[in-house]
Amino acid sequence: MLNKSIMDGDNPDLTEERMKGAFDTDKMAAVIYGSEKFAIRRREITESISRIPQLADSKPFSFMTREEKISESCRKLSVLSEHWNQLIDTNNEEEALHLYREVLGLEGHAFSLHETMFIPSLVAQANDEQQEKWLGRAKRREIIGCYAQTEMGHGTNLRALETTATYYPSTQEFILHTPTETALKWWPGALGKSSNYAVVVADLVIRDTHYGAHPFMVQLRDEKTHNPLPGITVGDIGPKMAFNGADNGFLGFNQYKLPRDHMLMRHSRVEENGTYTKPPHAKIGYSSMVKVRSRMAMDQGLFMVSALVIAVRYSAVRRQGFLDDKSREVKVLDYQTQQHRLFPSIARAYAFIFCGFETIQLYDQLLIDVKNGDTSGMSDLHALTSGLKSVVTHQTGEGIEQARMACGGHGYSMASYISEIYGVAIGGCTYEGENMVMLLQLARYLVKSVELVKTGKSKELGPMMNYLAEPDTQIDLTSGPEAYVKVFQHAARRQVWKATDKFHQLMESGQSRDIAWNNSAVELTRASRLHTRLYIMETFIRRVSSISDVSIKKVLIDLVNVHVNYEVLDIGTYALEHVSSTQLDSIRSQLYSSLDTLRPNAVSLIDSFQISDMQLRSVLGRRDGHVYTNLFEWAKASPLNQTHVLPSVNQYLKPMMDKAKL
Ligand SMILES: CCCCCCCCCCCCCCCCCCCCCCC/C=C/C(=O)SCCNC(=O)CCNC(=O)[C@H](O)C(C)(C)COP(=O)(O)OP(=O)(O)OC[C@H]1O[C@@H](n2cnc3c(N)ncnc32)[C@H](O)[C@@H]1OP(=O)(O)O
Ligand SMILES: Cc1cc2nc3c(=O)[nH]c(=O)nc-3n(C[C@H](O)[C@H](O)[C@H](O)COP(=O)(O)OP(=O)(O)OC[C@H]3O[C@@H](n4cnc5c(N)ncnc54)[C@H](O)[C@@H]3O)c2cc1C
Repeated sequence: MLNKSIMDGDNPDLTEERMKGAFDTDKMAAVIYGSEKFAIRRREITESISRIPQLADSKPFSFMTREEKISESCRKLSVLSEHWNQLIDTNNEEEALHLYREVLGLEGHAFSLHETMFIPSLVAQANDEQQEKWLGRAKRREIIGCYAQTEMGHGTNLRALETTATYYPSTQEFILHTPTETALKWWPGALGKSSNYAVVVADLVIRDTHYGAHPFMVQLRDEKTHNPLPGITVGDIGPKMAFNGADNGFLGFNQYKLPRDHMLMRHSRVEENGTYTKPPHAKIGYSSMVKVRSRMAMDQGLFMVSALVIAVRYSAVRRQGFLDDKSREVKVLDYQTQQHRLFPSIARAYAFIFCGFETIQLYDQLLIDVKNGDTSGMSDLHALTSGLKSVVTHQTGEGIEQARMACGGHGYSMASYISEIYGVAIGGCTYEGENMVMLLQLARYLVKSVELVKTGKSKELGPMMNYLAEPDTQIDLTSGPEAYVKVFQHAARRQVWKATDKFHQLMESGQSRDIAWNNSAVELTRASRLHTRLYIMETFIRRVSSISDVSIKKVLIDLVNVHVNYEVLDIGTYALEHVSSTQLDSIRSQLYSSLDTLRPNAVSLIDSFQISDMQLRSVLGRRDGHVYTNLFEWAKASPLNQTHVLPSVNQYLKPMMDKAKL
């Protein structure tokens, strides 16, 4: 039995699929999660959680109001606080994230920003004394923090943030102030009701000189009463498209006094007399954003996987229509269109997760380098993660939406939970930098790279940029996945050069740099996408090549084949400049046959992520596959079904109908 999750009593259609799997799902989990040790730890943590009944949902999440969701997550956090040390190694970030995902799901909670940005900001931006003062308290959860940067009027353009932190040497204090309505902090997660501290990003002003965005540690609420401190206006911004378990908030300051040592001073300093020391790199204060962006390929990959777990399991259980055998309807997973809808997304999810491992490690290394005074890797990682967050969030949104439609009508029901996954994941297109804006950040780097090549300085090209200097070559598509990488290299190189040339020509024609940039922007974003998709493909192939287990490698090669064929067809208009239409036809045939090859392993490939029912929160996607029974039970639990006649019927509908009868 290769798929360890086969259980007596599961839907036989799913069991049949699990029996077909040609590899061990535990071994695949070890590849997905980076090591056998961590894959085992994940299972142990999930198992331990199931032994603490208070950590179970008190009722189906889809039937909760926003207030109930917030209260439920706080209740679970308080239960968790009694069990941290027995459940996880609290110094292990990945174990902690797994625990959070399992118990609290994806709709946000009071600690969402505490772990993801507040603590990382203290780690990267606070000096040793400040860390001594706050980091331990934050890690022990004596205080709850968030990251308050975005304002009502500005999120993207950080240089235009209006909140000021003005330093007065006479009192050795900053005065934090919100000068206009548009300067209100707006959006920060867990700010509205939960956090009592925040890392606030404000424009540093000393003697009328504006030094731009800097981070400050700010107490917002009284630690005893949790009431806002005088001079602070704080609250919740209201319901959102999703993520409603989180209290994204607003925040205003009225001449709020802050001691000098509350500016985070690892990299830039303000002395008692007001002397300012600038940081070793102008953008070092942006590190918390780079941290989250470097995680987004992994996190978005997991969002997409959740939707795919639901859609693939459901598709193996749902029977509708006939193929050859007219005596029994087929599993909808046997339709080519269904496979084409789902399998390329499975491939992307694996690819994103492999990229995510790489970028998380790159960030961790950068953090060490910067602490040792070496900021040289910052631009490379900023460019890489800017492109990656944009491409993965967009493609994840597409993949989840396809997964929803693949579940037909039941996909539209909250019983599938896919709409919630979509709503949360799609927020990633906006947060941590709006996608177009971040693609244009990568484009700056790409344009500079072409300029290096043009001026004979190819040796100075950053990592992964050498292909920009290489000539086009003949592509032999029979030579395996590497040939597809070549197609992407050709297409990306051509587009990057084309966009750069356009930008240069517009400037030569007399347009200012900014106007020429804006008039080239669509082409530039296309260049960034192609470059990023090339990186994703290369990373995927590299990772799969490094695997030694034969059965795991075989199925992952099948997945790579789906990926490379699908991706090249997806960029057909660019690819056509390098491959003939006859070659594209052959790629199409190969894609269809690779879908067919992958079919028997589809359920095992998504089971391998070992996402528990508790985390999935989907009635449709449960591991047992008893879709119809589960769906009916769930509908019966609807608050509307707890009484035969609703008060609104007696109050409005009945009198209306009675009147009509007269
Ligand atoms: C018990 C258990 C305990 C255990 C604890 C462990 C717990 C686990 C911890 C987990 C940790 C992490 C987990 C993460 C998981 C994620 C889950 C998701 C959670 C969801 C929550 C959502 C949160 C959302 C938060 C936010 O959105 S915060 C706000 C984000 N805002 C933005 O991103 C704003 C975007 N704008 C910008 O970044 C900038 O304005 C800009 C880059 C667009 C432009 O900046 P600027 O104008 O200053 O610069 P220029 O364009 O002029 O460029 C000048 C040059 O500078 C370079 N540049 C810019 N930025 C950077 C950078 N960051 N680094 C390096 N270089 C940079 C440009 O490239 C230019 O260079 P050039 O001149 O050479 O071209
Ligand atoms: C779920 C969620 C959670 C969030 N959590 C936090 C948080 O914890 N802390 C925090 O501080 N913030 C948070 N934010 C805010 C978020 O970071 C910003 O909304 C985001 O950075 C986008 O900025 P914006 O809203 O100003 O968009 P805008 O910049 O106003 O974008 C609007 C449009 O203008 C375009 N545009 C803007 N500038 C340019 C340009 N230079 N070139 C081309 N096009 C441009 C964009 O592409 C977009 O199409 C969160 C947001 C969401 C949705």
